[in-house]
Amino acid sequence: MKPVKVGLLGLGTVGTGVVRIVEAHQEDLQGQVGSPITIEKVLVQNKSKSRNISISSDKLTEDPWEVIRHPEIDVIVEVMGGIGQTKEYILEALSLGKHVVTANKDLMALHGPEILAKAKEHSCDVLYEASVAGGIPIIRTLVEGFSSDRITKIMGIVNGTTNYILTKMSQEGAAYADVLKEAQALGYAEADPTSDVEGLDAARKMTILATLGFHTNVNLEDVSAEGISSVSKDDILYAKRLGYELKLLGIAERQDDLISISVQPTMVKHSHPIASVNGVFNAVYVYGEAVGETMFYGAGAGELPTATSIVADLVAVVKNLKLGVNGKHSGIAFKETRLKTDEQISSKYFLLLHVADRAGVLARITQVFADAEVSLESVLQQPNPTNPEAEIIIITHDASKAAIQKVLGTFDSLDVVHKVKSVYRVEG
Ligand SMILES: NC(=O)C1=CN([C@@H]2O[C@H](COP(=O)(O)OP(=O)(O)OC[C@H]3O[C@@H](n4cnc5c(N)ncnc54)[C@H](OP(=O)(O)O)[C@@H]3O)[C@@H](O)[C@H]2O)C=CC1
Ligand SMILES: N[C@@H](CC=O)C(=O)O
Repeated sequence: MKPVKVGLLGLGTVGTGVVRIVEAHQEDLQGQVGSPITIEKVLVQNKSKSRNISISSDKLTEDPWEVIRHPEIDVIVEVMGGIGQTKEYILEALSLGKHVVTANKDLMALHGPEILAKAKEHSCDVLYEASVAGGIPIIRTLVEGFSSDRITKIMGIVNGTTNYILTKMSQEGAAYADVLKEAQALGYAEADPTSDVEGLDAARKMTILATLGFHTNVNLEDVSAEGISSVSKDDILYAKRLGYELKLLGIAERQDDLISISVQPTMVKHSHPIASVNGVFNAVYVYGEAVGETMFYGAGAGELPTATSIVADLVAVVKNLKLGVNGKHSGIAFKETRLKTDEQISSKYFLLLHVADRAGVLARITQVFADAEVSLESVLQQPNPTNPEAEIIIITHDASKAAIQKVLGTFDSLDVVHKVKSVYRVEG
């Protein structure tokens, strides 16, 4: 049995997990695919760095071409991250007929169509299960499990770092900056964690999920993204008091052939299963017209969960090799994206306002909503504990994004509204 030889680009958090799983599960892997799987060469930035895995130093190289152009390597596993140079390596590997497995959502969200086209041209597989939601097999689920259905909503906690931060802030009152450092130390965060906390990582993942779920060619620019860096402990406490959890949600919706995709901190009703997804865990809720509600849950980041998805992709590549069916990508989009306008995007909203504490203020504020044709579900007024003013908390019924923007525009020039403290989308 000729071994299937793998070239690994990167031996950080995920790369280390891949080596561990390939070694620890070798017998089971071999049993499934009929050949041993061996890691032949590993690209790192710095060969002399101390590592928490023992690997023969002959296998390590700082020269990418020694891995990519290695004549005996069949599959390249890319877990180094980055976009420009990494894309060059992957395209070169494909043009040499090597299959590619990657965890790189940045690359797949930005250059997925080009990479998949190159793969098809050379009858190669490019599999990227680990790029979304770590250990949850959500890509395979969308592409294969739901191929018979028409998906109309994909909603998920798809970033482990931010869910870890929000959970610690909510459950332990921890400070944002401290928890971010913890998430970095645990290997959850990106090399530059700005992409986690500003919602870009989640936006990239939603680009991939919406492309696969709706079969449309979604671009990263089609996703409106807002992160958690301005979420305060107060916001989290208010959410809790009103029966909600504050979560960074990616939401992709389709109505007829119009879609909307966004990432934003969202108030999720406690009764919704996604509200109880905590720590580094991710969950993806998928609604299909035939199947109804489904939800997939698991670790969204970290060494072994992410490596599980990578090695599962490796197994898929080797099975395809045996069957001679590599390069048959069923996840390629075949429809153009038609985005909803702000008038067509609709949800409930939470608003926290600091207002003047005097007679008639509430009436003036509710009139602003009435003028924008936004109907209100609940209104709560109370003294502001820190200022001689009042706080008004409003939850709307479903309203268009455009109508809420109109309300906020009017508040800018309304003397009784001192500050719009927070505005969040509400789900559940
Ligand atoms: N961490 C996670 O939980 C998850 C990560 N991902 C994705 O997986 C990929 C890897 O993430 P992660 O393992 O956390 O990253 P790390 O930063 O832990 O590891 C990166 C590895 O790649 C090597 N490397 C980086 N740049 C270069 C370069 N230019 N040339 C040679 N080697 C290079 C580094 O070498 P050296 O060791 O010498 O520094 C290191 O071994 C990223 O795309 C990330 O987005 C996806 C899902 C979850
Ligand atoms: N930084 C990412 C890692 C996995 O994709 C996250 O926190 O989810």
